[in-house]
Amino acid sequence: MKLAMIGVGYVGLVTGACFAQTGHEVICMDIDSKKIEGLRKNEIEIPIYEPGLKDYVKLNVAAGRLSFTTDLNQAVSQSQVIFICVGTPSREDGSADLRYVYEVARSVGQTMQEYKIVVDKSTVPVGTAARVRQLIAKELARRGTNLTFDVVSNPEFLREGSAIDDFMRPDRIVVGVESPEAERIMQELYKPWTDGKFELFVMEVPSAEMTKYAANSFLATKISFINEIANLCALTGANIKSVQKGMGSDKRIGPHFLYPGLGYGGSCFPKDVKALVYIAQTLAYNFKILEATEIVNQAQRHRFILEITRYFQNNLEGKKLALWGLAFKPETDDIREAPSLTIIERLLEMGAELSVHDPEAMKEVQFYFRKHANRDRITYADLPEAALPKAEALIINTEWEVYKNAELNLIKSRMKNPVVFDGRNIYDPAKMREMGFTYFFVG
Ligand SMILES: NC(=O)C1=CN([C@@H]2O[C@H](COP(=O)(O)OP(=O)(O)OC[C@H]3O[C@@H](n4cnc5c(N)ncnc54)[C@H](O)[C@@H]3O)[C@@H](O)[C@H]2O)C=CC1
Ligand SMILES: O=C(O)[C@H]1O[C@H](OP(=O)(O)OP(=O)(O)OC[C@H]2O[C@@H](n3ccc(=O)[nH]c3=O)[C@H](O)[C@@H]2O)[C@H](O)[C@@H](O)[C@@H]1O
Repeated sequence: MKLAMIGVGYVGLVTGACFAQTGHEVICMDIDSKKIEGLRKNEIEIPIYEPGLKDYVKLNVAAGRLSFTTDLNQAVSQSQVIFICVGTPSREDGSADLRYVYEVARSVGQTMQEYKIVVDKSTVPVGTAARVRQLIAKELARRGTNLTFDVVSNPEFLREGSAIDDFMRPDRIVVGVESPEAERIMQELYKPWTDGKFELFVMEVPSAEMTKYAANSFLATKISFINEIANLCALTGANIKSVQKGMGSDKRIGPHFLYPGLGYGGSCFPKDVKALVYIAQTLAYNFKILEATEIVNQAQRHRFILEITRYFQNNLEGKKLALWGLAFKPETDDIREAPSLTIIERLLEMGAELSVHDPEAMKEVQFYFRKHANRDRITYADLPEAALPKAEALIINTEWEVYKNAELNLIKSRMKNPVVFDGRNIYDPAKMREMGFTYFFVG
């Protein structure tokens, strides 16, 4: 089938490349001409770090199944199904900013010349598909045409860092439709998946829209819950790793998303939790659990900072600290809402000198702090061990494999003081203490 991805961010690019990989013909459109230029170069420039993505893009561009443009008209006219994949960031009040989605809807209404299926792939509140329908219809009426179209909700559940695998081998595919024709076309689109026994759930449009928020909010709540249990473990003397195992082996609970740490970050959980809380508020419904999820999430990184400052008796002036991990999670260069940023800001404010390392997100952090008054007190180490000399403590924010596998003796020998604040529980506390480390972890 012929498909258009409007918005070539994380979702547009990954889903576009994966649909092309299964034989569909995909055109990806973005208003960011620099991004599109990079993707059209001979030596393709992929705007995000995602394992396996470059190969998929290269292969499918070479096969003529994947192309890139800034021309919306071209993308719409060439495609039967148009995916809206633009961002839906948080506004000040927590609501989802839908202006990019609506802009695309209007443009589609202004350009389409025959029946189209317009799919909301972006994460959007219940009622957005209905609004998209209205906006397209209004543009068609203005043009004096009576073309027909369908609006479908097909939320995306991929995770950054394992996006290709998540998309190609999904736990489920959710599709909200309002006509048998739209259902038929969506079934055909996902045939390569349903033939491979992945399940496609067809439901009402509002239910599909709600499923996405419900899933992300539940996972975020699971993380806040285990963080609270970890904090209680620290107070009671229970061992969080044992508790995690004991809880997670109950099939009804499951072992996933039970890792305590610095709280969730990224471009999705924080914004989607806020958006669902906001939606509830507008309906005069007080979503107490979810409000607490967010409060606990913020508190978690501040607890960690407090532990560091308490250790240094509130005096960080001139203290040299090493920081490992800047991205909001491993296998990505994304630093949106990363706990590391809050931690760095606070430590700088208290006068510390930081030597930081991340396998992928250094450029992003350098850019983020480019105008910060204390940016000169951050140095960027090209290797994890290069951040350690003279450090009075090592702070771990992201659980990259390279840190998990680090030679502990080497860490100890390079640092001024063998003190580790581990925000992701990547080492064994007993072993660390046996080796002479002062070791703080979550739990
Ligand atoms: N990042 C992720 O892992 C996931 C994101 N989502 C959801 O998917 C949506 C997109 O997220 P990301 O890909 O991370 O966004 P992003 O912010 O990385 O990319 C959005 C892209 O849309 C482009 N754009 C904006 N207005 C446009 C317009 N009028 N026409 C064409 N292009 C336009 C921007 O230039 C940008 O390249 C969001 O709603 C997000 O919540 C869903 C699942 C996973
Ligand atoms: O809507 C989205 O955009 C996506 O949001 C999340 O994906 P993502 O944000 O890429 O990353 P996750 O792997 O879910 O991690 C999110 C945050 O939770 C944290 N986390 C995760 C798991 C855990 O046990 N503990 C924990 O603290 C991670 O460190 C990270 O900061 C969801 O997992 C995806 O299903 C969804 O499609």
